Amino acid sequence: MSLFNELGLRQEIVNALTDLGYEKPTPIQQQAIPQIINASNDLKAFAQTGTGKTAAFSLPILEKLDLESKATQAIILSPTRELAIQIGKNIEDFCKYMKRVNVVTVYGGANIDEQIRGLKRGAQIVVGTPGRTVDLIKRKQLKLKDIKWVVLDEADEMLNMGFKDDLDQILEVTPKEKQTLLFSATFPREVDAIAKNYMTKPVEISAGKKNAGADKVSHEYYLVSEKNRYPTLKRLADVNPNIYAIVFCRTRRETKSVAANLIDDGYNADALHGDLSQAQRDIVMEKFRAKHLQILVATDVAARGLDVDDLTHVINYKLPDQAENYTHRSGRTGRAGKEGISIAIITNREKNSLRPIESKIGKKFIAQQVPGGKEICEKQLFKLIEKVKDVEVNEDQINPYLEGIYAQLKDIEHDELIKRFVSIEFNQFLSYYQGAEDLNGDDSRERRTRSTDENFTRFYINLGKMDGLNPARLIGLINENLKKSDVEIGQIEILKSFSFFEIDKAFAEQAVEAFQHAEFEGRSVIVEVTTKPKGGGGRRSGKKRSFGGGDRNSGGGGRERRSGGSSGGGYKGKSSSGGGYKGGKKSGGFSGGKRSGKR
Ligand SMILES: Nc1ncnc2c1ncn2[C@@H]1O[C@H](COP(=O)(O)OP(=O)(O)OP(=O)(O)O)[C@@H](O)[C@H]1O
Repeated sequence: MSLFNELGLRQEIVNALTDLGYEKPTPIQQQAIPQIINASNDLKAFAQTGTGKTAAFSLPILEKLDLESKATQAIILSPTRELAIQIGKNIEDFCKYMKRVNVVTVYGGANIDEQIRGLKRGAQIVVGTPGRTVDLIKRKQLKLKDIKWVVLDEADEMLNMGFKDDLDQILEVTPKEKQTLLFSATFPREVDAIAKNYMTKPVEISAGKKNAGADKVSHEYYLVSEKNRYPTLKRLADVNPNIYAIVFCRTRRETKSVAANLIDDGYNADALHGDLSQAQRDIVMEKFRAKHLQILVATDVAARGLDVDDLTHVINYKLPDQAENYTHRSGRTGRAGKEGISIAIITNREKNSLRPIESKIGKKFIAQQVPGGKEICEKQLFKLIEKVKDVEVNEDQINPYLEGIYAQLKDIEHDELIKRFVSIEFNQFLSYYQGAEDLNGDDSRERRTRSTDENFTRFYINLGKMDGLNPARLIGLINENLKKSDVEIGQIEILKSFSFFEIDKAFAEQAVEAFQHAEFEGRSVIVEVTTKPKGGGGRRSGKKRSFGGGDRNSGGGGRERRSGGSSGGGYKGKSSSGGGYKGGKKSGGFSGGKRSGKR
């Protein structure tokens, strides 16, 4: 008898788990599964990233599902399409030996009719993003009157993305008698608020330390100057020829630009962010999961909760505003007990952001040195040798040429021959990194006086730490009031009694308008355009600008609010097949392509 049987799961489920290689329940599964099976209390469950929370809530639901009924009994809400799809697939895997279970996943940006057809067939379990779920409820295609379980996965992120109204609408049409399950890896204040709002006397369980990162992830940082941030990223990719990583950026704009640069520079990279259509996002994810892409450059929202096997690195191109998000980012690696490395590329100015993260994850960042040319060339050389050792020789294809080839090479000694073959690929690397400068350390004095990024308008807001404002709540406030899905948020500076934030200047006028009657926890909010430069702290300059000014910028972008929303636009840069040779499907690493730009 398996340990999963002992938790009260039927044999069909246990068999499916065995197929998936799940031998024993993880700690959160051990606690949550019997709790959900045996009691009807609401549940708040915390466990580190990558410890199997999806199975922890899905398995007991599958166990208790009324298979005689076709009514929707469980609704699982998640912030992004990718995550909803992943959860839906996981549940299908778990119930593959159970008859009469239908799981339907609903999310924006995809054909609604197909989803409606799925619902009509009778879906006992629906996994959805909030926007599309509301849409289907309004169309009377999704009926939640028989709901027994509501699962809020990554609930804090749903609120941060401005889904509060949608969540309210969804929960309103569910029966009073139901079990609400909230699963999270972090414990920001928002999660507490959700529990208060949506749950009745929840039982709380936690496995491991709240907010803690995955156990087997090591955390490293590279201190460099701003101008060396991107070259550092390239060196990290070059020194790890088998890299399979997610690079996190803070904005869509940055995500697009880093991905475009990597592609131009010959790496197997692409971008994942909310400006892409659903189809584009699917293609990128498919290529990444199949390891045809080695580097996925993503925003926090797009990559929240993604479970990709065997990532070697998570790279924080810029650290997130909120320490909690770092936990979610680094948790993409080191999953299911495996090891992983989470890297932060930081400047002097960002060094202070490490401490709050360290206290959240309960671990120290280790300072690392950006590798020099010699180290990179050595790694690449041995990667090349490995490739030579592993290459499959297609005898039939090559045989007809061999005689001629041998004839041409007959005067070259064996040792010399090896050197020459290796050099064909390696020379490019050697010459690229010859005399490459040391990128370590940030001695730039560019900080503090830098003026605001010309694409953003900077605002003063009369709320600060004292009012309970933090970056996530500020972003939520902006999204809530702007009621706009495509607004890019730049730098945020939360001070004691007031704060500053930047948003895409194309939306400056709307923002001023939108905040005129805004409130925050019963306080009226004052938002004004300010010309004060970044990083100074102190009082605002007082120089008010007449609203409505500023250049129009059609750039769009910004923080994803809605998983189903923005389908247009998107990254249309060169396809990942452009720029240099990228080796075979699973080859990994730099494979002799061009290297351009700063080394
Ligand atoms: N009991 C188990 N034994 C082996 N592998 C497991 C077990 N439970 C889950 N896994 C695997 O562990 C990985 C992480 O699981 P899952 O995605 O549910 O994590 P999570 O806790 O939801 O993470 P996050 O907080 O990052 O969203 C998945 O690949 C899953 O298949």
